[in-house]
Amino acid sequence: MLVTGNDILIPARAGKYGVGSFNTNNMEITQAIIHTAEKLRSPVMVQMSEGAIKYGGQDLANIVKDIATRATVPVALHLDHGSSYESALNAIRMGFTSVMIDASHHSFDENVHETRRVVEAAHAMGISVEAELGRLGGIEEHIVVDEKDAFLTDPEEAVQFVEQTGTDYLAIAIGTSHGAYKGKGRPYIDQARIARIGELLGIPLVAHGSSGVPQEIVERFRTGGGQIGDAAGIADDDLREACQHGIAKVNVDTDLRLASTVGIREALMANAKEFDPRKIFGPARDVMAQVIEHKMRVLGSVGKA
Ligand SMILES: O=C(CO)COP(=O)(O)O
Ligand SMILES: O=C[C@H](O)COP(=O)(O)O
Ligand SMILES: [Zn+2]
Ligand SMILES: [Zn+2]
Repeated sequence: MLVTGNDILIPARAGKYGVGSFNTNNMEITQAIIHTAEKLRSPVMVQMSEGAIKYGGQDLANIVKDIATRATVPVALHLDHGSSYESALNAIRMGFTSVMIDASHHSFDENVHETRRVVEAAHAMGISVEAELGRLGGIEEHIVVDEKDAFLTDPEEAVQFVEQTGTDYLAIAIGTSHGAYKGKGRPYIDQARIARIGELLGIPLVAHGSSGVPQEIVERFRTGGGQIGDAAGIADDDLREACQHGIAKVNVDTDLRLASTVGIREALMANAKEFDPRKIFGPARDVMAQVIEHKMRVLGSVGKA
């Protein structure tokens, strides 16, 4: 069933588990996400960025909504990193049930102002809202406190921000970053900061940049002829711990990009004569489903639907 973000994330926060919010850009990705959620009886969020909307538009949104509506588990369709009021409202008009307004690169006051406008409009239509405070980016463990404070989310500021905006859930900067290169070895996550924010705020918290970049997938990518440097993602144990402290929505895109490319590369390498798209995109869908299943088990959302 198609539900709002709050319908999925409030129980997740209360139950101390995380729900994957996976980016989609086509039918196969959407099927891998929702069908894996059904197989595992897990709630799930499917998110489209502004880039995904530009690429797939209403066609793709309708595919997501249709599969979600027929699904036997709760699914939300979420706008990832909406950059303006207009963008958020456009997504709502397209049928999204959850929207992010990301004004985190503006001043605190400007972020509050922009977020509040979106919250007022979205709530009038029964749609839930994610906002962001802080700057996403990898940090080194030994970095001095002042430097961390410069861009990671300040707990007291987070409280003021939520009071002033009424946002339903909040993306916080805790050391994660987007993409396949999150730092050397095991990227540092500021668990104490998550715990402090989780104590002060009862709403669901959101972790962007949460791909695990599994080394097995990275190796298969290389074996299939792909080129990739020192790729590293968020360790499974770090995500498990973050969910204990209040993270309820866990954003994953990079892992699906890698997994789908691995499936395609392996299918083409295995049979150079192949040109049936189902024999190429089908394996991509299968590898994505495996990565999604692993993530849902790590987050603890299995069996919660
Ligand atoms: O945060 C994300 C989308 O908003 C995706 O993060 P990854 O790049 O770690 O998959
Ligand atoms: O946070 C960004 C997501 O990974 C989406 O990326 P995109 O804007 O290229 O679709
Ligand atoms: Zn942002
Ligand atoms: Zn993000």
